[in-house]
Amino acid sequence: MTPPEDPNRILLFDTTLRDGEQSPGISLNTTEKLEIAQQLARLGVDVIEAGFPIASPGDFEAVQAIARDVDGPVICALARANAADIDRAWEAIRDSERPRIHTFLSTSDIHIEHQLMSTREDVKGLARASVAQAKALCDDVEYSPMDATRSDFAFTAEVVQIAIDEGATTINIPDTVGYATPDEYADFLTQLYAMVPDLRGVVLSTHCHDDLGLAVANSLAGAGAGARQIECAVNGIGERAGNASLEEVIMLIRTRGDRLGLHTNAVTTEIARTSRLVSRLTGYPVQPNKAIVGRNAFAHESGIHQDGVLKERSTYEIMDARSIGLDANSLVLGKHSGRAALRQALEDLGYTVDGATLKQAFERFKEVADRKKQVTALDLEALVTDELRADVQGYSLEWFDVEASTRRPPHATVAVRTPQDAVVEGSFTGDGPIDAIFRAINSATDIDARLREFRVDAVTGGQDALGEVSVVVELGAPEEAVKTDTPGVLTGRRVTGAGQAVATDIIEAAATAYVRALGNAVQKAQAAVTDAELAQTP
Ligand SMILES: CC(=O)SCCNC(=O)CCNC(=O)[C@H](O)C(C)(C)COP(=O)(O)OP(=O)(O)OC[C@H]1O[C@@H](n2cnc3c(N)ncnc32)[C@H](O)[C@@H]1OP(=O)(O)O
Ligand SMILES: CC(C)C(=O)C(=O)O
Ligand SMILES: [Mg+2]
Repeated sequence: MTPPEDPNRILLFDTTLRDGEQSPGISLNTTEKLEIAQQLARLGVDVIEAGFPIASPGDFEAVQAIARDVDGPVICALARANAADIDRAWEAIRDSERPRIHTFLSTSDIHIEHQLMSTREDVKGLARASVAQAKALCDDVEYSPMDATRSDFAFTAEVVQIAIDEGATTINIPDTVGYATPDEYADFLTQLYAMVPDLRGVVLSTHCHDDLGLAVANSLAGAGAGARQIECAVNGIGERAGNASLEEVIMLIRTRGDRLGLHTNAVTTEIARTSRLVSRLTGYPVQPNKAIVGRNAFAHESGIHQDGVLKERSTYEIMDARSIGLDANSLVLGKHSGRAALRQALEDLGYTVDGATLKQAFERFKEVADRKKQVTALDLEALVTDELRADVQGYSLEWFDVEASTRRPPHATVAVRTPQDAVVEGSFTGDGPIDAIFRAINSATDIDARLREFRVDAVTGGQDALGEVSVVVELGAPEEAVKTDTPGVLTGRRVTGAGQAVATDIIEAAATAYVRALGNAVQKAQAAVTDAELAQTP
């Protein structure tokens, strides 16, 4: 990609599906990644970093599906600076109309000595070879000197020059460990421009982590120094404390366009929906006071503020909630609504459903409408994303019985359908109804999963709100290999799986979420076994 013709345009590079997915406990399957990628395209991001194809067969498949199906943005795949990674990345994205290979290698001495156990000379050689290899495959190549902000400046400049000489079209300067301060980061970029004049012919990019809470501030400082691509992730998810938050970057540039003189091509009214979709599919909640997309971001609690807003909104509001897509849809459906209204409502939300999918969604909707007075747009969105998950899981909950009492220990019996289409049953007497049901699922499936995280949220307000449950389970033990009769569940290495579910009954949502988490963990364990077997093949 050449620098945008408009010198004030900031390119948005979204890494939710790559760096974002590196957050502990997040594991998205191909269908979920595709759904997020389609939504990112609707939001108008310029580049989607779809994944790290060498990391696993699942990651490869998801990147390939996105490259084939998502039109509009550049589709980018990550690769370490080695031939196998770059070939695999290219294989995954080659069918995209606008593919990009992103290759990286650390320039800091800390990384070179202690992680790569290499030398600066080797790093230069690998940078040269990897960009040359990527360029021979793909015209659009991004290069990142990882841990740049803790690197020797002159050495980083040398590496950047090499990458440009070999044909890199974007140079990204990662603040990998979130260590830089805004003035320091801006200085780094300014000096780089001075030392590597060829940088003016490519796009300079920021990739800032939030370890000290400065990711967005550093990205903005980078843009001030001339960077025209900002790497970020929805809801700020990512490695450790996360990446610069996409929605904050977009709304900062829009709201303070007067001062910054910059703009993006984002369709801001898609922000709220994108944030909810990512939160729901990753199981990562958005903190209530999170800028832009937290549920309190546009809420006024105190009397003086309410008084001001009632008189004139601008007294206490710098952004209009509608500009990020809140309250855009005041749709209310009830138990008397029909299929046509449901289809229209779903289309308004950006989901095209017909045939069997509409039938299924309609049945689910009627079940919920029978229990809830009104089904709002948020409820519908939660139900549709839930259906999406249901399609792709290997295990599913058939039924459960649970007895809860203050006089007897709670007892649960469950039936679970396995990927082999058998229905297996199990019972357990636990410490509480949820504990009993989770352990009954373990007993039914003969999988010794341990609960790592459990969270219940209400989708909307009110007594009859839909409950949304997120669960993370762990399989395997570090000290001993675990083997069960379930094909592939053999691992000496711990794997986690996340699952979410939505229902009016939170025990049902919890049981469904647990079964889904278990299914995801088993899939990951199977992939780990396959990888290990492949590695052992001579
Ligand atoms: C800052 C970032 O976000 S970088 C991206 C981080 N993302 C991820 O790591 C997620 C996906 N990763 C994975 O699935 C695995 O780490 C894999 C499949 C990529 C590699 O797995 P393994 O082969 O088992 O290696 P492992 O993860 O243990 O170690 C990483 C290896 O890559 C090397 N390495 C690290 N960065 C680079 C690089 N940019 N270029 C080349 N080699 C690199 C390390 O030195 C180490 O090599 P060694 O095994 O010879 O010591
Ligand atoms: C791969 C690189 C760009 C990265 O994620 C980082 O350095 O944080
Ligand atoms: Mg990163």
